[in-house]
Amino acid sequence: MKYSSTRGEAPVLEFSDVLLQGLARDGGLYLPETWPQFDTATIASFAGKSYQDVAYAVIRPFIGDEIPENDLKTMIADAYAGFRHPAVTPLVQSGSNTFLLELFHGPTLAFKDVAMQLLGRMMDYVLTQRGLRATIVGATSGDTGGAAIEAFRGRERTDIFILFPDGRVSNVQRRQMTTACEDNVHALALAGNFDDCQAIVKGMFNHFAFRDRVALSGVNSINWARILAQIVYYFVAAVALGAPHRKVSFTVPTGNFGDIFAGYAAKKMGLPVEKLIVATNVNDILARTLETGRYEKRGVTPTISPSMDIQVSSNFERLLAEVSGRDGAAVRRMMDRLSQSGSFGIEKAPLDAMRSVFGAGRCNEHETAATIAETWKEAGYLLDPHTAIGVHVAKEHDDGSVPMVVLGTAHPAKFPDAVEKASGIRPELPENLKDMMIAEERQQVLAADQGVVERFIEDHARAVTAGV
Ligand SMILES: Cc1ncc(COP(=O)(O)O)c(C=O)c1O
Ligand SMILES: N[C@@H](CCOP(=O)(O)O)C(=O)O
Repeated sequence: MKYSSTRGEAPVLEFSDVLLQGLARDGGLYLPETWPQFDTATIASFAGKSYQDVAYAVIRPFIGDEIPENDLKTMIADAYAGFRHPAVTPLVQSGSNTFLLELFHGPTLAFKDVAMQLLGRMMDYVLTQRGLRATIVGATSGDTGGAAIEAFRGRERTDIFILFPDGRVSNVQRRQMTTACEDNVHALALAGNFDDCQAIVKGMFNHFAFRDRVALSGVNSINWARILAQIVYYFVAAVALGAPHRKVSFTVPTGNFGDIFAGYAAKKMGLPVEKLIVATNVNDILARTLETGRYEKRGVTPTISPSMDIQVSSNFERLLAEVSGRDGAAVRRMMDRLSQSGSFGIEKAPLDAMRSVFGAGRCNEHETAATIAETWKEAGYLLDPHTAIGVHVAKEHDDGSVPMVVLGTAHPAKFPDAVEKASGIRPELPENLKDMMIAEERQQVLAADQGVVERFIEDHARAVTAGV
């Protein structure tokens, strides 16, 4: 499989290079040049298969023969061996027509683990094959950071630097990043918001001298392998509900648009997805864009769903490339307008194409808390604030015609204060994570300044000397 950039000016690459690259060198994001196609019989054959077997079938065509079958199967098996549920991503019925897809049974209690546990293994595999080291950077609004650190801690070939907005993540999220004691882990608390952190990460990728000197790699969903691993659970859930013989809709708590883009990829591969519903908190740039056709940045408002406090939504660029017929120049123009003036308009044809697949809705703070309280009272099920946003928005979009699956993106115990305030119930962390709440913390507080972050990384990354 070949991959090209959304902006059309970076080299076309194969999977392993895309895996190590992160952002494309023209500032764009890599996309597979074609979507593998699964016919009805193939999708039907997933029924009754294990998560791991479906994962292999879905992921294989994107990798081609770059990783031998047995090696890929072993990495998939290892990645999910530590999940606390045998189904990996179990589906729970929550109403006559609605289902919750629990994606939080991995080591850090967030959906990010599903991809990150595999990504860590794949990167290590490719780096070992090539005899290289890499410097991993990532920006987090809370969950990506913990999941990435868990996946890369102690790995010999990588140093990992995670940028997070100081004071804007939950205590559990912060401790998942700051209590890892391995020397290759660096949690960097920046005085800014998530968008500032993400802009610095992208800035470092666009600073080629620095990027090449430290062998920079990325673990945000700018990395195609993150999206790839997330496509799997759309197939697993839909097949459990009758696909390919029945259509299914998904509502996805959304920030950086990575998780829902994986659903779009599944649809492009042949999964009968009726609608993909974007669920946002009050930081609703995506909902506004679908309504008005104008992508317009506003300030970020801190909420009780901090992982979705995002205004510049990375993967939306991948969708723009899709609906623009992979016209790299058109995507570049829109992205240039965004960085120059903070907004851009989407033309009618691409906007109509988006609207034919995606719906959207938003949920404010009061509605989030009320949804947590109601769901606890009525069903005895404790939602985390992000999943609650999905449940609220799904109700507005569910017309009963096809099953509606809400993606359960985090465990409530990651946000105990918000959940307790809403429901009166304080969710407990799983036993093996309790020690983390009293462990010593280690973090570096830095200015939200690319130069400052780059200097810190140059001083601490072992890959600066290039190669092992
Ligand atoms: C708990 C939770 N829900 C939802 C999201 C939004 O996912 P995405 O950024 O892929 O849209 C995130 C962050 O990414 C998250 O951590
Ligand atoms: N919500 C995310 C933000 C980063 O998103 P990513 O999917 O691009 O890594 C987080 O929790 O960090």
